[in-house]
Amino acid sequence: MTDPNLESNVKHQALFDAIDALTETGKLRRLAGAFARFVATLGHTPPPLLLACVLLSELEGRGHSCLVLADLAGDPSPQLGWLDGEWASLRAAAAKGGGALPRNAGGWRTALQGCEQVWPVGDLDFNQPLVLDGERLYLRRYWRDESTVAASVRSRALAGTEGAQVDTAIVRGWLDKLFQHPVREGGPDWQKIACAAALRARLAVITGGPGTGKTYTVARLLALLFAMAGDDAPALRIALAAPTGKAAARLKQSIDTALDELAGKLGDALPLRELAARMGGARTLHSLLGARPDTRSFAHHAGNPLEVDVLIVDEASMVHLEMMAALLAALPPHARLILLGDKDQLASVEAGAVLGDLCAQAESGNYDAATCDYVLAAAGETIPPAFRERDGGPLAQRIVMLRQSRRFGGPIGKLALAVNRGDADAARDVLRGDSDGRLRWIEGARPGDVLALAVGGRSGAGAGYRDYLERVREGAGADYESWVRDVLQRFERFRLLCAVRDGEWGVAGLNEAIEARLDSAKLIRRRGEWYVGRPVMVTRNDYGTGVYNGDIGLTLPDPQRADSLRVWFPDGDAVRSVLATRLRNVETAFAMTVHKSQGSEFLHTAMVLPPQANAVLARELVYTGITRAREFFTLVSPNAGVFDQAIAGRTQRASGLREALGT
Ligand SMILES: Nc1ncnc2c1ncn2[C@@H]1O[C@H](COP(=O)(O)OP(=O)(O)OP(=O)(O)O)[C@@H](O)[C@H]1O
Repeated sequence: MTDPNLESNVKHQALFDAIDALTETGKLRRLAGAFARFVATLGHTPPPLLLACVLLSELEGRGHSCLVLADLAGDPSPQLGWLDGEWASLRAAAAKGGGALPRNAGGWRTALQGCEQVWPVGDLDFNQPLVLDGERLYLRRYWRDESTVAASVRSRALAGTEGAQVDTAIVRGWLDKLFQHPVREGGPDWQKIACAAALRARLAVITGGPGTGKTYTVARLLALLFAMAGDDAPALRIALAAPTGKAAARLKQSIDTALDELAGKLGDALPLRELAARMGGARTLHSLLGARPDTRSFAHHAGNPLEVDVLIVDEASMVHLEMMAALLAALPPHARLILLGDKDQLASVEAGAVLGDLCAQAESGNYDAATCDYVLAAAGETIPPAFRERDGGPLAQRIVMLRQSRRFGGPIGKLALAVNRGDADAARDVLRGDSDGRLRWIEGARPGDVLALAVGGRSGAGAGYRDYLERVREGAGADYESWVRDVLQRFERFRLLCAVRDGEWGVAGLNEAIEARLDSAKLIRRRGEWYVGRPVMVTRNDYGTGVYNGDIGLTLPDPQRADSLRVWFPDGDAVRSVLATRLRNVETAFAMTVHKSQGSEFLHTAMVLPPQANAVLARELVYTGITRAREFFTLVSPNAGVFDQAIAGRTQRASGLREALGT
């Protein structure tokens, strides 16, 4: 008898060879081929299924939560950055093993739904690893997560929608007290509307660009919730969280400042300081949910829910699908979830684009008549006709976009807006036309330009890394900790962001080149991996040392032992340190990716584009890079055309959430 596995291996040889060839050239990740081989061990595997598995796995590695079958029928090359017939070579190899491939999405569905490794939703479920839902193919895990998020968002958006449950006259009284600043550019006060809308359901999404007042608004929403809770206010359990430690610390700091200012204004009307003091700190989502080392599961889940009544999550654009599913599952049904974030920023590194999917219609509002009436009664605000829609759907009623930036009015704000609109002409005009030095574009840059910028900064925008390194060289003096704080603060003033990881213009090449330049300028003395002044970014959560993916620290001499080095991390207003040699998963962080910079802002941000356009280089990435700059932004591009190409492209992540939520 012939071994069926052997037989199918022979049949698949051409396809596996083509997969291996693309893996060797870096066009496919290794896991894509390994996954296809694994699926082939589970039963009869026609070549179309193998091809679909390779593409599904590759797309998952690039942040997509599913594979849209139309992409199999068409050409997925643009989203993969493939230019040289890679897709055609895979198709040809698959066809060799089993005849013609389906021509359209329907044909692909028919081909896949008969496979024993695939569960077509609605059929008998045998826990197959792949799930076919309509015209989308999923890894089961992502399908489950997406279903959890969709079901939970729908029920939260619907829960407590009755305007009658809220005494609008009382709400109006409080909102008038809480929002006394006039609106700047006409139009309704969206901040006030956001607070009113958030009272009505178990879910509220407040989105907006940098400085549009998300934190300002949520501080007022907290005050409103306390006020509406009356005597029960002290018992209200409020939790603050964010995807990274840095973002959590920033959230806590901004909320504390906003609440403190508000408490002064409200006086005896509400004991806001006392109530706020009960809130506790902000935590990372990992820590809030009770992450366990080396597992994907959390201590909190549907069977052991979080003990909260209100959960505020900042930087929600960074929350990936799996984390959002875990969070929603662990949140008790009665609790309110308030998501804050900028829908236009890059999505999470991991698969999913949950905030983007939730906010797909946020620009147009789509408020129904009931919402408009409620907002008028509770906030005294009239929603303009352009934002009304008779059948806006329940989720649209829970989402408010803040539209005026208080911090980003200048050239950086103008540039960010032009990029967001995809208007390359306007963006170029802003970049070239800025006369007060906030913006600078180094066009046709050579590597030496980046190094000069990294070491010395640019005139009017502060010294680059030289500044903190000179402070390091001065030494600690009597007060070691305040020296560490000062060094860390100086380091935070400038950052070099890269669009890509590899190559001369990527993170790896630039870190190496900057180190060499700083060494020759005698600002650092490289001695092996660890040296005084080395900035590092943590690349994996490490529960033993208490450092988490994305944390950034600086290597400084150990005050206790002259021959050893410690890495110092900011920790709210304080600092903490870990022995350098105990940190296993770190990389040098003079240059970092735009992705990893999310949730941070620097006085001067310089963004380096590569010489050629590629699949990751898209509008969201450029926008995210620009909005990391507080005061000064420098764009470095060896090839000016790449900027235009980047703005023209959008990263649309495949997911079924929009359809499931009707957004
Ligand atoms: N309605 C308002 N009236 C007066 N000042 C405001 C108003 N809204 C926001 N601000 C101020 O504008 C600044 C930016 O607001 P805030 O930090 O809340 O924005 P954000 O959207 O949370 O920003 P980020 O994206 O950086 O998190 C703050 O100094 C805040 O006090």
